[in-house]
Amino acid sequence: MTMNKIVQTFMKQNKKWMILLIVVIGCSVFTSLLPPLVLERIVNRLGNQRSISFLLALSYFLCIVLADIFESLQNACITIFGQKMTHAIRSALCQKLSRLSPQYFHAHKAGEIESIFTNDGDAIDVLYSDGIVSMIADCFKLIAIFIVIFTRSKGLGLLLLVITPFLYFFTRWAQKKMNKAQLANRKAIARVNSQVPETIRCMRMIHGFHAEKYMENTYDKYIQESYQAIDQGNIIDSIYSPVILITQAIVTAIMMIFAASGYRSLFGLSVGSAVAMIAYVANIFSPLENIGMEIQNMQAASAAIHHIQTFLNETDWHPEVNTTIKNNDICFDHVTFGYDPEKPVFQNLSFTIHPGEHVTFVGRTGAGKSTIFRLLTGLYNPDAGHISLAGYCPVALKPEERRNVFGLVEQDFTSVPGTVRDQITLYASYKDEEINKALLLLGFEQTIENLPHGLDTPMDEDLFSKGQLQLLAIARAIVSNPSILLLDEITANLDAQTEDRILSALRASSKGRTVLSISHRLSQSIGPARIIEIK
Ligand SMILES: Nc1ncnc2c1ncn2[C@@H]1O[C@H](COP(=O)(O)OP(=O)(O)OP(=O)(O)O)[C@@H](O)[C@H]1O
Repeated sequence: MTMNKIVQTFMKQNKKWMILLIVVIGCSVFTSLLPPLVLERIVNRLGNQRSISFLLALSYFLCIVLADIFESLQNACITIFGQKMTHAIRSALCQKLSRLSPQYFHAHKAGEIESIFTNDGDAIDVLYSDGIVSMIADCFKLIAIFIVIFTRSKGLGLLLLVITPFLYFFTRWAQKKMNKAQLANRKAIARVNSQVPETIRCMRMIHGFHAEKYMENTYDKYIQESYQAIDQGNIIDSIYSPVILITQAIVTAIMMIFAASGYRSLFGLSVGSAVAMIAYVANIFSPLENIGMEIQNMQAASAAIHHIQTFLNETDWHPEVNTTIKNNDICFDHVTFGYDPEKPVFQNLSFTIHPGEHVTFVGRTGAGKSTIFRLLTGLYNPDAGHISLAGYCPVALKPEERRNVFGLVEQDFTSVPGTVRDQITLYASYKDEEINKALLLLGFEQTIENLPHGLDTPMDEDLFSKGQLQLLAIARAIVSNPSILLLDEITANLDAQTEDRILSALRASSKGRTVLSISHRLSQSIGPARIIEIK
């Protein structure tokens, strides 16, 4: 899938929207030309000592209202179009994300991937809402104004043709300077923003080591940088507007002087036309300024397009379903695997675990114990050999099957947004009886009942001790009543007393299940277990 393909598919699926957008832009360009033309008629009539009808005055008013309505409609349509397009691109990115291999997530930092969805996604939104489409609309507006000016006064048209490029480059110069200042300001603000939570987090240490002055100076520096950047922006702003207004006045003056000095073939205008031309000249500056911004947005989006395209070009993960073992054993059959295939973590590893067995993997750090769990849970495919998890090929396990087959408890508890119940169910619809059964088995039901709203208490890690968080993790693993429990050094971060409590809770919840645990210390074992040493 390429960006072009996504855009083409979007356009095909949103034909009506595209037509509406074109019609609204056309109407907006057309109606923006009307008020000066009606004004021209009114002034000409007044100049010729003729009265103006109420209808003519009303039509001037209506033209202004109509032009504003269509301009608002155009902006709304462009914004919605941009958001719809961004939605289509973000959806394609999400679909791609779900097709990527686990290796991709190891090779790329979380922030890097996140930035494709957030920053690059936003740049695409700006590209379509404040870039391409708006630029087309502004170009049409500019061309239409030029055509009307040329029909009324060739001289003024030529004059504007000569000065427009200068105005454009001046506008671009001012915009670049403004942007540079804004960027510097944003950077300084971002530094302050990231410093605030850090300061709060380290407040005790700052006071403890009397580092207040240092922190104050750091804030001072960033705020000063922000202030200087804003100042630079203000200077450019204060130059830009007067230059544009003066240019407008000079153009009007030149037009008047030439018209009055007898260059009638080029500048000859009725009074009404002169008034209309002044209005049109004023209208040229706004689309010109917009086009500069829009070009800038498009340039900024080109890097985002490149990032998104690179992401979309990543190879999809099609894990090979390669198990031939159909019994309920957990089986590693001559498995070779390495995160980098050139550097295998283990080679030809074989073992069989029968249903109901308790096995502890031991071995030196880095031997590959956690890697075995990653292979068993289907996060990776072996480079060679076969893996069977109670008759299933782990990588082929369907999402809805996973929790029924195995429950995984890791060293640290990872909370999810929501209530305490959500920590256990992970948003799946387990009944209260199932949740309570798991809690009862762990002797954890009283703690949960004592919470302000029981299971429906909003989750806050401060509600629980480290050991209690691990009990929550075990409840999460066993609520689906899986036949296999995978325990990855679950008591590694706990003191001896808490460890005992967790181990006894585990003993209760392991009955009737196959339990595979990873342990550095045999004392962490939940009971008599077969030891498999990974070398
Ligand atoms: N995502 C990864 N990408 C690349 N290499 C990795 C990755 N995860 C682990 N490794 C490497 O694979 C080897 C095995 O790691 P693993 O975590 O399985 O060992 P372990 O036996 O569980 O170690 P420990 O007892 O310290 O937790 C190590 O050399 C480790 O550096």
